Amino acid sequence: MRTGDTKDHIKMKQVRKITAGLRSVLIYIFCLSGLINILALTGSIYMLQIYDRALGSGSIPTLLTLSALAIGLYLFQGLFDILRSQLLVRIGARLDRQIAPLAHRVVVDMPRFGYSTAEALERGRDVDTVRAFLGSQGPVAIFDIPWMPVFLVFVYMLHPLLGALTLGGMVVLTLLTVAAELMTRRLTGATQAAVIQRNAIADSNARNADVIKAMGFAGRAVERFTLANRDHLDLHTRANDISGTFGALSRVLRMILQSALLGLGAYLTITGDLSAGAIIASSVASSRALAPIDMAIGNWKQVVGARAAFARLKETAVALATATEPLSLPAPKASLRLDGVTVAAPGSGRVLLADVTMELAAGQALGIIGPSGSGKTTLVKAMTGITPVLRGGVRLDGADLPQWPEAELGRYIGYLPQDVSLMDATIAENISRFAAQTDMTAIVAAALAAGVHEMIVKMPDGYQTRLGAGGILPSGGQRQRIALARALYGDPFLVVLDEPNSNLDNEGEAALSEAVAGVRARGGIAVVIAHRPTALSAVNMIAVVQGGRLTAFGPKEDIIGPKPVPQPAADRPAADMPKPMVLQPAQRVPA
Ligand SMILES: Nc1ncnc2c1ncn2[C@@H]1O[C@H](COP(=O)(O)OP(=O)(O)OP(=O)(O)O)[C@@H](O)[C@H]1O
Repeated sequence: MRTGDTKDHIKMKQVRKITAGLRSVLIYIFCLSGLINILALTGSIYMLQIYDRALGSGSIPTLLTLSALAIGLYLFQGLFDILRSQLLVRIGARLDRQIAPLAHRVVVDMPRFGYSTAEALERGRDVDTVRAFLGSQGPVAIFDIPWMPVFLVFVYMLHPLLGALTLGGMVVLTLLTVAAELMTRRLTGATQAAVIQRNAIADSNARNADVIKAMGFAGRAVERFTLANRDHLDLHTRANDISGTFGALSRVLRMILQSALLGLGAYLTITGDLSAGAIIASSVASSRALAPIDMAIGNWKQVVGARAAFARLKETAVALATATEPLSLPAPKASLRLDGVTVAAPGSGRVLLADVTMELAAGQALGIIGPSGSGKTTLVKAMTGITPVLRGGVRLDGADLPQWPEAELGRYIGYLPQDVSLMDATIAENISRFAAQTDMTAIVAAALAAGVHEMIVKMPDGYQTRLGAGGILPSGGQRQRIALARALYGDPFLVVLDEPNSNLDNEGEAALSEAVAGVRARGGIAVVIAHRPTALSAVNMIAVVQGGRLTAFGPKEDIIGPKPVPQPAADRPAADMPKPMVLQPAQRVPA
């Protein structure tokens, strides 16, 4: 408990670093707002002086002096106003610069924890929301609100009754702001959930464009989107209705108050308690006093949105901050060990993989077999640190994966996922994983190891060929082989391949076997999930996963019998190979 407290404390301190220096700028803006608000009294004082001094004495020079003074003060007010808005825009940009990379990290990480892509992308948009708000009129109103008493005191000094009326108006408008806050707060969460739902459907429709076209259900897909969009629009309309209604109410109240002040001023003038100049002065000052509340109500939806977005971003920053930065460790070269690894589904908490223990030494290659949905991919995702383990640990040379700095660990792991997807970038960038310095020798070595070099050099721009929209769309097999080169780039110690031959031709499969043999020969460890026996030709160890458990683990000959006679093209599933799971008691993994 104490350790947890300390960790949270350290994390909070790290997050505070993001907003460090911001406090002094905000205090500066607050003071600047005070100056702007005091200068905003110019209009009222000018009116007072014109009526009571210039008109009274009929002196043109007094009028001119007063006017010149007023113009000078207005110019200063304008200057400070420009300064304030520029500072706010720059604070927005600074926050964006500091938080956007963190938020994008979360966007990248969230899907691993069971969130949809749309949900993850929404988190990225939070940064835009905060930045856009800081550049709008919302924060100006918020900085002006604390200075409203300046105008109130001014009006009160003109006449206590006028001051009381202005104060009454302020109270009513503040109550309106509170009501707007209470009514929009409930809607904000629901509106965000509806946006995520709608965007998730749009994202899924776009990703399945081919299937939708081929089987002609574009109409139904659009209908599904329209329904989700309708929900979102309904909530949006309700939120806009509330802010629109409160905005109009506050404007009407302000007009009524303005007229009431003029009326009261006229009455007080008739009774001889107020000068004519004071009527205009009080009207101008009270209108300026109420303007920030009016503006805040008008922008309340954005205020609520920006506040919620900032809270989420802070949460994000705390979640990502690491209490202790892992220290650099020597490159692994001896073993991969799994100690009682248990993995649960991120959303439901259902156990997907239970208590897996195994060890592989440098120079070994493991083939993982088992029926569909048995947990093979889950196992390799735990091995590579993609999926966090619920219990147990994955160790490279004895060190648990979280002990490694992430970028460093990434250099020792090569991973080819089941659903290969390449980035919209050049082939060289894809293979080198966007390395800061292009090491063409390493890129070509990885391509050669994956047997894809010849295919790449035949492409229009060779290694500089751009993939993705606007470039080349590689075939399934080409994608798989480029992704294999990416996994082999930099000779990582652990190379994990999830069904690497699902799209490969004979030549590709031969290259794959050679690549696995190459990893073993240079003292690395290879792990291959396979449905087809050809992918297992270069492995020497076999693990059988069934129902989320490791049911067998040992040398290949012991698990799947003697080396199978090479078979012609029609491969049979590895799980169905001769004497597949007839295990000797010694080979069974203890429960
Ligand atoms: N993120 C997740 N959330 C919930 N369930 C999951 C998640 N990932 C995997 N599963 C479930 O865990 C089980 C094992 O999935 P896994 O992908 O590991 O199977 P597999 O053995 O690799 O299957 P295949 O051979 O078909 O690729 C499946 O029932 C799957 O639905």
